[in-house]
Amino acid sequence: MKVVVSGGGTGGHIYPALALINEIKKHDPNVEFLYIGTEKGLENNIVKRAGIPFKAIEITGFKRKISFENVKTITRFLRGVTICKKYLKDFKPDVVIGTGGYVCGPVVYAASKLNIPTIIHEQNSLPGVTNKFLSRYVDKVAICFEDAKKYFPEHKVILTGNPRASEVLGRDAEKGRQSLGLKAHQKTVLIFGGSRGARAINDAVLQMIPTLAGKSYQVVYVTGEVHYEKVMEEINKLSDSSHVIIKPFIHNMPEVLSAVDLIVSRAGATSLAEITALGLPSILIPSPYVTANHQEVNARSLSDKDAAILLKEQELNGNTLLSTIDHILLNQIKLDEMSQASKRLGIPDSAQRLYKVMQKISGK
Ligand SMILES: CC(=O)N[C@H]1[C@@H](OP(=O)(O)OP(=O)(O)OC[C@H]2O[C@@H](n3ccc(=O)[nH]c3=O)[C@H](O)[C@@H]2O)O[C@H](CO)[C@@H](O)[C@@H]1O
Repeated sequence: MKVVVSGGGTGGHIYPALALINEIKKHDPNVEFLYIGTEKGLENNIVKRAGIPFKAIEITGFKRKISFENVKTITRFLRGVTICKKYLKDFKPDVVIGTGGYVCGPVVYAASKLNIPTIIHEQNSLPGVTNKFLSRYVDKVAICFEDAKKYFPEHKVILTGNPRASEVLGRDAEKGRQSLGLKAHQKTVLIFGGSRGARAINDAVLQMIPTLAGKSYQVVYVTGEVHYEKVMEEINKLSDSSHVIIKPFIHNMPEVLSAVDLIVSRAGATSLAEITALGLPSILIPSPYVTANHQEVNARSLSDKDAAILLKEQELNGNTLLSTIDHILLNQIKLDEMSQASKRLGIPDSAQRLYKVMQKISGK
């Protein structure tokens, strides 16, 4: 069997695609894959690192307001469709799967025009523009939240959850600890700002670092690749930061997540799928800069059920962040309650569910 996968821009679209690829490989190690992404997106690094054959196309997203940029975007889209048709005719896939981001547009559209079975996977409860557009052409729309159903043709929709949820389960926590130099007998909080990092979270953490010295828990702080140098300049001005483990990006997130007790992060849907699969408590700071404020909707799906505490970016600073972390991490009952609430929201067999959909529509 041959499978084309496309999804990109940010980790939230890429890791579900890779998780599905890993699930397919478990069932059939002989499947051939081709990943179509962009050179500028994180996929260019993450997918190549995973050793999956990768081809790039050039594409940009539509602006919601009418603008000249959109004319250029349409031209790039049409050029992208022509290039993708060529890639698809050469590779001859049995099925094409898009996991979101602009790049999926021409890939999945071209596949549907060539009558190749197609699926899109929507991670969020409020779908992205590309997936809404593609839903008219594809065979199946796999979703992660019931709320997303109303935006798509009803007969195509199937609730699978996010395959990344399955991928983080059963991982070796000790390996995760060793990779970061963490102690086994101390509680750990992991702080990151989604796959690209977040300036507001970085600012709050920088304020908080001096007050973390002497705490009974360990702190792992991920700045995001693009922010790393700037953050380190600030860190170097502090008298001591040796009590915090600082990284630009974590490439072994499934193992690391298995080794931590509390998450502080944005509210990207893929991170939330991982957090709930593992039953981790979290402090969620939704990005206010995303379409239709969809991260706040994501975050509320956890905070409404007491699985997470929602901290709005306007309320975020070193003090509020520290007191919220202390409130959870220094209180075992609170930790246990949030952990159980989080676990109840997880869909641990998501990868298997999505794999079954793929098998069914490809007939393989
Ligand atoms: C700004 C923006 O548009 N963000 C969107 C993007 O977020 P973003 O790409 O930040 O996505 P998520 O937070 O959902 O997922 C991040 C992924 O990157 C991984 N990770 C993160 C940091 C790190 O150091 N190492 C690592 O491996 C996480 O484990 C996770 O698998 O896609 C999500 C899923 O469609 C959306 O809900 C978000 O709104």
